[in-house]
Amino acid sequence: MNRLEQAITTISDYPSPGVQFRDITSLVENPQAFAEACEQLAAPFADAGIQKVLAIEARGFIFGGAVAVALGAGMVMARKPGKLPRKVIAQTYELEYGKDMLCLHVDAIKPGERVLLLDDLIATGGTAMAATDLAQKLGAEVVAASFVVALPELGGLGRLQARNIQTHALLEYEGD
Ligand SMILES: O=P(O)(O)OC[C@H]1O[C@H](OP(=O)(O)OP(=O)(O)O)[C@H](O)[C@@H]1O
Ligand SMILES: Nc1ncnc2[nH]cnc12
Repeated sequence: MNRLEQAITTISDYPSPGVQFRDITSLVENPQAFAEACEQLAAPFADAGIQKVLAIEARGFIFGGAVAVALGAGMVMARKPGKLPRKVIAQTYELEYGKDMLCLHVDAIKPGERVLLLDDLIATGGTAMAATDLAQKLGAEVVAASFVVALPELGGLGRLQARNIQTHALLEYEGD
C-alpha cells in the first residue's frame, strides 16, 4: 500500500447501505500525503496549457486551489445551488446516492479556454459530466480530468473518456 492509499479511510455502508465510502479527510490531515496528492494531481498537466482548473464543491475545492497554483491557472468553482452571487448556468445530475445540482458563473470560463476538471473522487461520473457539460456550454475545451480516487466499475472514468477527455486518478478501487 502506498502513502496515499494508507491515508484514505474506508467506511462501509455510509451514507447508505452498500456504499463503501472513501474518505479523503484523513488524507488531507496528513501533510505529506496532502502535498503528494496535490503534486500528483497536477504533474501530468504541467505542459498542457491549462488556463482554468474547474473544481467541484465541496471536496474538489480542497485540491483544486493547490493544483491551479501549481499549473499557473485560474481556479473556477462549480458550486451547489444558491452559492454563487452572479449570473449562473445550472445543471441537475444523479449521484451514487441521490440527486444534486451544479452551477457555474457564466463568465467564469471564456470560449476556447483549456480546462482541467478536478475533484476528489469519481464514481458514476454524474457530477463530473454535469461540470463538463456546463464548461462546454460556456465554450471551454475540457482537456482532461484529475481525481484522487476513481471507482472505475461505476463507469465515470469511461463516460469522460467517451467524451474524449483524458482521465488521471491517483488511486483506483475495484469492487465498489
Ligand atoms: O461520480 P459521482 O457518482 O457523481 O460521485 C462523485 C461525487 O460525489 C462526491 O461529492 P458529493 O456530492 O458527495 O459532495 P461533497 O463534495 O460536497 O461532499 C465526490 O466529491 C464527487 O464530487
Ligand atoms: N464511494 C464514495 N466514497 C466517497 N465519496 C463518494 N462520492 C460518490 N461515491 C463516493
